[in-house]
Amino acid sequence: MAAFSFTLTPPLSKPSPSSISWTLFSLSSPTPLHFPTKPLRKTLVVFSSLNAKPTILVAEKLGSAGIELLKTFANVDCSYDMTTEDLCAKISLCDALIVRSGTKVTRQVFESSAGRLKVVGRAGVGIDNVDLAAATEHGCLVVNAPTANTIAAAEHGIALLTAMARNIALASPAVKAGKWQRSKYVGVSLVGKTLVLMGFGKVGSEVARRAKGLGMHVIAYDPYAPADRARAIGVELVSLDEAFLTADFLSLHMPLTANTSKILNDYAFSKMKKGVRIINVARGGVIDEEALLRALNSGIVAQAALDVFTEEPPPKDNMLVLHENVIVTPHLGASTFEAQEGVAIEIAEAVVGALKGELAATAVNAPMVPAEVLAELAPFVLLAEKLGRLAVQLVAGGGGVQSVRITYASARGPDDLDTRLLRAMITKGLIEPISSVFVNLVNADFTAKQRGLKIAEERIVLDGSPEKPLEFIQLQLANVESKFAGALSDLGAIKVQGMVKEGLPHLTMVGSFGVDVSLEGSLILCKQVDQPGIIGKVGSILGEGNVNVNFMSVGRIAPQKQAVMTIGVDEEPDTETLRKIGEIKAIEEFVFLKL
Ligand SMILES: NC(=O)c1ccc[n+]([C@@H]2O[C@H](COP(=O)([O-])OP(=O)(O)OC[C@H]3O[C@@H](n4cnc5c(N)ncnc54)[C@H](O)[C@@H]3O)[C@@H](O)[C@H]2O)c1
Ligand SMILES: O=C(O)[C@H](O)COP(=O)(O)O
Repeated sequence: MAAFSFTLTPPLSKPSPSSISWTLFSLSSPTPLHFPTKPLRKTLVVFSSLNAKPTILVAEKLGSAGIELLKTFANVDCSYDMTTEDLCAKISLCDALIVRSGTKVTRQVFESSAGRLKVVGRAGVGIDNVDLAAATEHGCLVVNAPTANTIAAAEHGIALLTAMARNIALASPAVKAGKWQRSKYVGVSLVGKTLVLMGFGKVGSEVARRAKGLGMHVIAYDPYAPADRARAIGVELVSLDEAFLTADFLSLHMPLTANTSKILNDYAFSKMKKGVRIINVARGGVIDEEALLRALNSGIVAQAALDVFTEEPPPKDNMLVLHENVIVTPHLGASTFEAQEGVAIEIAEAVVGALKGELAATAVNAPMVPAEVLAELAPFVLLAEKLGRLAVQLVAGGGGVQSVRITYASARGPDDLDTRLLRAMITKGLIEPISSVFVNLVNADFTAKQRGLKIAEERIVLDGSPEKPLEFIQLQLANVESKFAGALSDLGAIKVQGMVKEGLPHLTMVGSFGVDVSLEGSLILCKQVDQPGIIGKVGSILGEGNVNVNFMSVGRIAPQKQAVMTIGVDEEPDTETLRKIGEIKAIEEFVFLKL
């Protein structure tokens, strides 16, 4: 992030619904708006506060190291065991919320936040308790802590596997109750047995390493896992049917998604060897619990060890929990002292970073843009937003824009340019001036879709230095009328084009006219018949109106023909000044645009 610093400044465009607003990737210029200037050190303003520190609500117990870290940046409200109503009542006072798996962050929570909640931090891996669609629609970033509890979960999986195989959980209370039943609790050996891992991600891989140390034959079903990672650990990736057919032990390590929901069902159990043993430290919902009960009762499944349940805590009369061949723990996979301290620090860093504006590496509902890409694209990010703002203000009528064609010209190959950030900023520029919606990287594509804005992107590969990510960006808005006919291309679309010069965004084309003006402050576009004296007249009128001109440029088709004059101004001219400009005879049309 070397090229960025983060500041707390007021939002650029409109007042926030709360005292704290999120203006993701709005760039502000810390220097006066005079041209020409030296390249600026750009400031990436993501979180801006008009007054106090942000407030972070911690809704479930978090390790103390994480709480301390949060306190260095924000007011921290630790309120545990809240009802949904309590949470909804509090959330409009909070900028970030941190939960574990016990809190359901529903659409109602996002709606109740009235736009203030900007980050949800899930202190753990599974985000199935967070309504991601609702978060995205509300422009709320969701981050998780995906690595710190991996080992704890894997160790718990192995603990359940061995405890189940040797009947530890049943034998221990029996001995304590005075029963010495050695023949009742004869177990099964692990060595040489086939362990199937359903899901071969972080936890699955760590379980594999440990199980191999116990002498087990380990195979995995995971259609998305890289084969070389599996090979490196000595694990064969197999088909779903083969996984079901060959397992002596089957351990679940996949997220709960539409595809994995009830993946262990009657069909799956019907394929398994009689006497198979099941371990679940993933999510309750990946097993059809009624089907498991039937499989236990029929003897297909000899034993099950469950840490997670469809409903948590499970009802007291849950037949699966009460089954004599089932051992259970209360979702303890991540619950070691070490893991909880690690998770707390991991999530605290992610939430604070997100509030400061850093693109969290663990963002769940936003594209991850690596820091080096972000640093390189920074001036183009600003250019993209300004071009969007400019283009939409050239549209006549209040109907907005239905389609935009974005052309990125670059000497780099088409696959070597990540445009998601630029697209988001163009969307922000196009939508924010005509709506009350705040657009950021999280909700840009969603907001565009919701408003029926179709975005087509194309790349032009130019000769030049691939060191520079982009030569120019061009926007074309088709099927709209323009309040400035000079901005229309030959095909009748509003066309604006810009590039970055010395680190600053410049407008270089309006319609068919080549211009050159720094995109700072505000802009007056005039179309006139090219003739001597016009620049002077307009300049004098602006001077009389106390408007400081920072730049002027004229682009003409040919001498004495039509020309477009672009004038960069620091102040907004009053109506009288604008009227006087309009009265200059040679000026055919003009428009004032706020950038
Ligand atoms: N019990 C606990 O306390 C505890 C602790 C940590 C993690 N977990 C859970 O364990 C699970 C795994 O966590 P992780 O950190 O290893 O996640 P991960 O994302 O690293 O790994 C998940 C793996 O599942 C695979 N997968 C996804 N869909 C699949 C499908 N349809 N079929 C087969 N494989 C599929 C993915 O390709 C990935 O490799 C998650 O559900 C997580 O919530 C539970
Ligand atoms: O997904 C996870 O990280 C685990 O299920 C842990 O959840 P917990 O933080 O509620 O223990």
